[in-house]
Amino acid sequence: MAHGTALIYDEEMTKYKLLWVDPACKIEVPERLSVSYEALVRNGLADRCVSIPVREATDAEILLVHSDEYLEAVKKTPYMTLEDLKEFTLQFGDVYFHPNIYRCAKLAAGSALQLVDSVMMERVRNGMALVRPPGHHSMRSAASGFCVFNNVAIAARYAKQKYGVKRVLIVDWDIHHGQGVQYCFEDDPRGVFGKGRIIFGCLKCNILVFVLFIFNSVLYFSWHRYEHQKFWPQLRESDYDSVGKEKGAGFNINLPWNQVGMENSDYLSVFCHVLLPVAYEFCPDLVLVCAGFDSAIGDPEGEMCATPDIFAHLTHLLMNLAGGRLCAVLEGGYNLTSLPQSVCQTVQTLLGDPLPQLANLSGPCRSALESLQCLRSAQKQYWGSLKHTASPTAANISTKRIRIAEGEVEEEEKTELGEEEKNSEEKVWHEPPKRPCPPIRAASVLPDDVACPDGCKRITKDIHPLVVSRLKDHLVQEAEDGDALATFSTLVSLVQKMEKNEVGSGLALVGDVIKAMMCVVQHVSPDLNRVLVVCVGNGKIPSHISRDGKVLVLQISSDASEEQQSKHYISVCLQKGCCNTSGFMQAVLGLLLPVGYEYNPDLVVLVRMPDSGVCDVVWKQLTGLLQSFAKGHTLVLMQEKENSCVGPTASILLGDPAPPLETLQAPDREDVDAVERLRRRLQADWKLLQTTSEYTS
Ligand SMILES: CC(O)(O)NCCCCNCCCN
Ligand SMILES: [Zn+2]
Repeated sequence: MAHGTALIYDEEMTKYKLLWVDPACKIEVPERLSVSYEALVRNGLADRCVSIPVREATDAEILLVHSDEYLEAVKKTPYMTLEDLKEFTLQFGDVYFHPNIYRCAKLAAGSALQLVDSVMMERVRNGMALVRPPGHHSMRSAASGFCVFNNVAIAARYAKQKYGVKRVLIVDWDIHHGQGVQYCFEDDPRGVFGKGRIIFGCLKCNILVFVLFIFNSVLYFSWHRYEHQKFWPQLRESDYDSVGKEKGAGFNINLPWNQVGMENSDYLSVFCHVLLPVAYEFCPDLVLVCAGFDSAIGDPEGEMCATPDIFAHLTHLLMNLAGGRLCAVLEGGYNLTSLPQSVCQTVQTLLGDPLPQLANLSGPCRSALESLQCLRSAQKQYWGSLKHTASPTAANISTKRIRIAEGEVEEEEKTELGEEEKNSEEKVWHEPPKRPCPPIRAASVLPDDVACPDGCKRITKDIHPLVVSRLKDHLVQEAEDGDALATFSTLVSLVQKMEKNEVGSGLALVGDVIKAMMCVVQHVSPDLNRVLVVCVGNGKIPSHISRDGKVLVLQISSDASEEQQSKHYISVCLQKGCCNTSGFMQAVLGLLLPVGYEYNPDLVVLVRMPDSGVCDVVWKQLTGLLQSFAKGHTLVLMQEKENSCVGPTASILLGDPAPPLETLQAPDREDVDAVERLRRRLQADWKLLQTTSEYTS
């Protein structure tokens, strides 16, 4: 298991700048890079990383993406006069050249390759490259949007060629559409068989099982400010209906933001309802991130309202893919306050620090829902997890681009205001909270004869008279059982240690997981506002514990709970319970994550019911994903005889990435229907469950 986070930066890449007047390019300044690196140093993050040196990309590596004539032309720029440079620049859009930009562009691309090498050779687990010039707009024979060479596209090709990586996921959270990446891979031959789509018609059960044999492919996901094609680069092919061509269909995913002001809720709902389900189904071997931070609040380009701490969560949600192999490469980001804050949030998560809680999330706004629904329906034929998406009726989808194209709506002027006209009200936001690592990362409460996993700290059982007396009131029959009492009171004191951040998370083997959970829930201190209880497997959970909203119970099992569902008592009944991986993951990504984010608990109790049937990798994925909540304060309760689960659970609580699931097959129809029905019913209470706009008031 690889450990460590690479950081690649060299001040040489600050040594070029705009040499003439050009309002479109003046925001791309050297300070973007220096303030980001200085913030990492100031916050003590740089020296926690493995410093990897930069190198220049070779011609051969650059030619993986770019044409020979383009490379030869760029090679001439170091020797050009100012006038020649201006002349040369005119053939491209929104980009500038400088005598030193060719060298910096080679270093930027080379940095991305150094990052891929470090991760693929397992010198580190993941990493970030702070580079200039950015890359995702540059095309085979053209510079564009401050970009000269397409750093991430070159890195993807390089990874496939040098390491035989079959499936690369590129996530582009920059606020601009990386059209250069889309062009590069949309007609990418998908390996020998292309994306072989073998359809087994199972006449007996009359269900077509789409089994995607996915070979050698690059899946590109990008969200971007679009405003119905009014925002730069104003391309028709940036819209949600560009899904990739022929064999590449389904491998290009565009989420257009048709309004500014998008918030954390909008970003998370796109991750939960589109990107993550597809990414798990795709099952990449490597994740590359076009890490642009102009999608953060305060940025003059994006004009969005998502706060820097959102990048801690976006990074974490991707870290459970590809066995944690994640390479983040800087793209845009022009606000010199939110950029460094966002970079620090990203690197801190790569280092495995606890995540910040995201406060007052609500649902996605109407415009985001429209984009979400259009995208899901455009992609549903390619992805099993989206197969049962409701198709947008004309009524509730006002894709204004179409109406403009059809002349229904008069052409509006370009939305992009000049720098001076930009709404002058300065955005303000809180500095992201500190994310201190607790002295004990993971603690365990185990029977004496069960070894405590490495890295875990065993909490010896002790009986707190105060706790015991209160326990006795509730658990009469245990009163006589000294051992149970000792266990329960030790669990309560463990949770108290979590509240004080002395302990990160805990795991326990107990005689009766439900009783243990009840005891913990009833004895958390009053200043723990909300407890999320996730129960995996069959078994009766007393519903009265969730009455006052202080506790939210979400159970995934195979027995339909006759219990009245309520806002705080959600039981997901899956055909095969926890055995069917894709059904289970569908419930986790499409239900548990959105509800958990909106509920925003201070403690998570994960209960593995006896004979849950959940398999190890899924259990580890779930445990990893639950670290998103409550600053990572998760208490895992398992039945005494399940000793074999202690090690795997502990490794996740200690920050190891969950191993990748296999490429997921489409979930069973019943399971998708069950999750969809439940989602529809609960979205009135939990707005983050919405995926269609007809429900918004
Ligand atoms: C890497 C990147 O995606 O951030 N490049 C953004 C290029 C923006 C071009 N238009 C600028 C107009 C100025 N108002
Ligand atoms: Zn950008």
